[in-house]
Order: sequence, then C-alpha cells, then structure tokens
Amino acid sequence: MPEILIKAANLTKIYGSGRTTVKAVDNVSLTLRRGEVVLLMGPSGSGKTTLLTLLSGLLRPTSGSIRIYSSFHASRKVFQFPISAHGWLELTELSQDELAKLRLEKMGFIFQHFNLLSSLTALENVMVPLLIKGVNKKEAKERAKRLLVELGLEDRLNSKPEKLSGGEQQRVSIARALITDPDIIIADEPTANLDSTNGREVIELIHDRAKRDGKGVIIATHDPRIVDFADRILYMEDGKIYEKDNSQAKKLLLFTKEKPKE
Ligand SMILES: Nc1ncnc2c1ncn2[C@@H]1O[C@H](COP(=O)(O)OP(=O)(O)OP(=O)(O)O)[C@@H](O)[C@H]1O
Repeated sequence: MPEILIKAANLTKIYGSGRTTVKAVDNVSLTLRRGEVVLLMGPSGSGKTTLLTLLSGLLRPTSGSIRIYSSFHASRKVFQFPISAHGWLELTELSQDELAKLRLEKMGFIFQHFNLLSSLTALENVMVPLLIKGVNKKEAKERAKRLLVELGLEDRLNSKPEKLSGGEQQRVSIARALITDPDIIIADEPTANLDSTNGREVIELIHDRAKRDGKGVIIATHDPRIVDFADRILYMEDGKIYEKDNSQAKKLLLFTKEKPKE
C-alpha cells in the first residue's frame, strides 16, 4: 500500500465566465499521506472550500489532475464493470456515478453544521452509509453501535440530533464519516460551532483516528486552537497555497479572522 493517498497537480478552478470570473483555486499541487493531518488555513474567500470540493470530486476542476490511490479490490466497487483498474484513479476522468461510489468507498466527510438527518437517531444516522453500501441492517446496526460506544456516545444511541449537544452531534458525524473505514477524511470547519473543550475533543478524536488507523485527513479551518494537531499546514491566499510551520500559521491567523456568515 503506498504512503500517498491523494496527489493533486496544477489544480485550477475558475468560477463564472466572460468578464465575471473568479479564480478560486490557482495552480495548486498537494499530496496527502496515510496517517497525516493537514490543515488548510487562510482568509475567507481564499479558496479552501473550493479546494476540498475539488478533492472530493463534487466539483470538476477547470484544469489539473487529482489522483487517488485505490486498490484493485476498491476499484472493482467503483467501476460499473469490474475492470482491472488498480493503483491510481484519475478523479477528473470518472463519471458522476463512479465518483459517488468512490466517495462511499474511500472518503468520509465532516462538516461545520454536522449535517445529520434530523428525523433519524444517532444510531440510524451512522448506519446510513453502510446501508447505502448494501450492508444488511442487523450488521449495520451492530457496527454503528460499536463505533458510537467507542466514541463515548453509549447513552445517546437513540437520541435525535436536536436532543444532542453540538459536541455530541459532531461526534456522531465523525462516527458517520468513519463507519465505512475510508482512507481519506475531508473536514470543512469541524470545530467552528463548538466551544473550546468540545472543539479540542473533536480534533483530538480525528487526529487519533488518523494516527491509529493510517487515515489521511485534510481539514479547512480558521481555528487557531487546532494548529498544534497538524502535521502540515497549508496556507491559502487568493487561490494559491503556501506551506507554513505552526508558529507562522498562528501569527497569520491573528490577522485573518473569519468573515461573519450572512
Ligand atoms: N459557486 C460559486 N460561484 C462563484 N464564485 C464562487 C463560488 N463558490 C465560491 N466562489 C468564490 O470563490 C472564492 C473562493 O471561495 P471559497 O468558498 O472556496 O473560499 P474559502 O476559503 O472556503 O472561504 P471561507 O473561509 O469563507 O469558507 C471566493 O472569491 C468566492 O466568492
């Protein structure tokens, strides 16, 4: 198994056309390795969310390449026909259907607003990705329960999201991201809605799983509290990426406060 999980090269994303274009991502290259936590930092509008959306295959780049490591076994599940693809998959060449399967196999997502289904309990929310993958209900329930218990939510299995605190909701959404055992975790502002204790617990949890299970994690964040959990910090400005060490990143963050959301 290779160390590198994602290789993106010369990625550019231009929104709009004619005179009203925005170059949200400008010739960015990056790698994500197994067991590595990479933070993507930088001011509002610098292109962080756009870059994460490109890496997850939800948005096509204007130009550039995104290659994801996929074993023969995983590739068979992604393609319509069991072709002998193995090694590197070029994301930009896959169909929407193949991309959806690839995301289900290889990626877990964590969001600022948790994005849990409000009508389902914590347990049911975590079962959903397994049911979509075709795992039977009994096994899905057992696996989801085991993981939620591991994450300290044994008393919350049958609670709906509205009955959970922000920290608990984010732990449920981490369980939902981890339940399919994906190689890659993509998180957009996972601590933005949490107080400092919960924010720290959440980032510790994500960090520990990355180290223990060899996952590659990329997190877009404005949160200076989580800088110390990063193996690498990529700083974005005007769509370009600059690599920074932790103390440089902390200094830069003092000057780049998040814009209030409308
Ligand atoms: N769908 C879109 N159509 C047009 N322009 C867009 C679109 N999405 C983002 N942009 C523009 O692209 C640039 C990068 O936006 P992006 O949301 O990726 O930045 P960000 O660093 O994630 O910001 P924030 O920290 O506020 O979430 C901004 O100028 C933004 O206005």
